[in-house]
Amino acid sequence: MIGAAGRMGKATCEAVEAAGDLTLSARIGRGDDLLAGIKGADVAVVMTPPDGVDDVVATCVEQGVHAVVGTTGWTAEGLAKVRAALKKSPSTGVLLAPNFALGAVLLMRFAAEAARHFESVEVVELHHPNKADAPSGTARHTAAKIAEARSEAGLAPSPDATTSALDGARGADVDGVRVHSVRLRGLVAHEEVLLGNPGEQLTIRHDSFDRISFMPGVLLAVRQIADRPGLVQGLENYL
Ligand SMILES: NC(=O)C1=CN([C@@H]2O[C@H](COP(=O)(O)OP(=O)(O)OC[C@H]3O[C@@H](n4cnc5c(N)ncnc54)[C@H](O)[C@@H]3O)[C@@H](O)[C@H]2O)C=CC1
Ligand SMILES: O=C(O)C1=N[C@H](C(=O)O)C[C@H](O)C1
Repeated sequence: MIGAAGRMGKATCEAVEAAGDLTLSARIGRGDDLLAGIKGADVAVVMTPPDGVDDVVATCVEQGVHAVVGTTGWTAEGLAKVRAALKKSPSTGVLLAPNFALGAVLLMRFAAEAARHFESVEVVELHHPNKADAPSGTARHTAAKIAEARSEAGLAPSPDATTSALDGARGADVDGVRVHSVRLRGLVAHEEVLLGNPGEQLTIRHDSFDRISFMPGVLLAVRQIADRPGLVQGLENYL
C-alpha cells in the first residue's frame, strides 16, 4: 500500500487485512524505500497526493508490479511517463480510477446517458478541504463522458449569455462542460450533475459519507488487475 498513512491508505490497509484472500505485504509512506517496499508484491495500491505519483506508478511498472491507482490530479506528462513505462513492461496492468465507489461509477454512466437529452449541463463537486486537486478526478471524468455523449448526439454548447464575470465565477471548463468545486469542512466526497431543458431540471447526485464506500471497488480492482495488462482509465471498465 503506497500512501499507507493517508486517509485512503489507512482504509485500504484495513480492507485488505479483513479480506481472507489478500495479504498486505508492506505499508509505504513518504520517504520510504519504494523499491524495497514493492519487492515481492503482486499489486501496489497507490493513494498518494498528485505530486510525484507518475514516478511512483512508473517505478511499479518497471518492477512488473501491477498498480491500482486512486490518486487524482493527473497531468498529460504524467500519463505519458506511465505509458512509456508500460511499453517496456506490456504485461503489467495499471488502473487509474478516479472513483472506486460503485455509486459514483453509476452516476457517471447515468450522466452520460442523460446528457444527450438536455440542452444545459453543469457539474458541481463538493469535497473536504484537505483535498489537493480541483476539480476532482471524478468531476473531470464525468465532464469528459458528458462531453463525448453530447458530441455524439450533435448537441450545441450549453447556452450561456455571460459576457462579464469575476475569475472563476463560471467554474472550470472541462471539455466544454462547466465544473464547480466546493471545499467545505465536514464533507467527504460528493458530486451533482445538473441537467436543464426548458421547464425542467434533472439532478443526479452521489454522496460518499465515508471512505468505506471506496473499498469494494479497490478490492475488486486488486483481484482483477493481473488479468488486465496495459493502461485502463476508470473502474467502469472492470465492472
Ligand atoms: N479513486 C478514489 O476512489 C479516491 C481517490 N482519492 C485520491 O487519493 C489520493 C489520496 O487521498 P487521501 O488519502 O485523502 O490523501 P492523504 O493526504 O490523506 O494521504 C496521502 C498519503 O500519501 C503519502 N505520500 C505522499 N507522497 C508519497 C510517496 N511518494 N510515497 C508514499 N507515500 C506518499 C502522504 O504522506 C500521505 O500519508 C488523492 O489524490 C485523492 O484525490 C481519494 C479518495 C477516493
Ligand atoms: O480527494 C478525495 O477525497 C477524493 N478524490 C477523488 C476525486 O478526486 O474524484 C475521489 C473522491 O471524490 C474522493
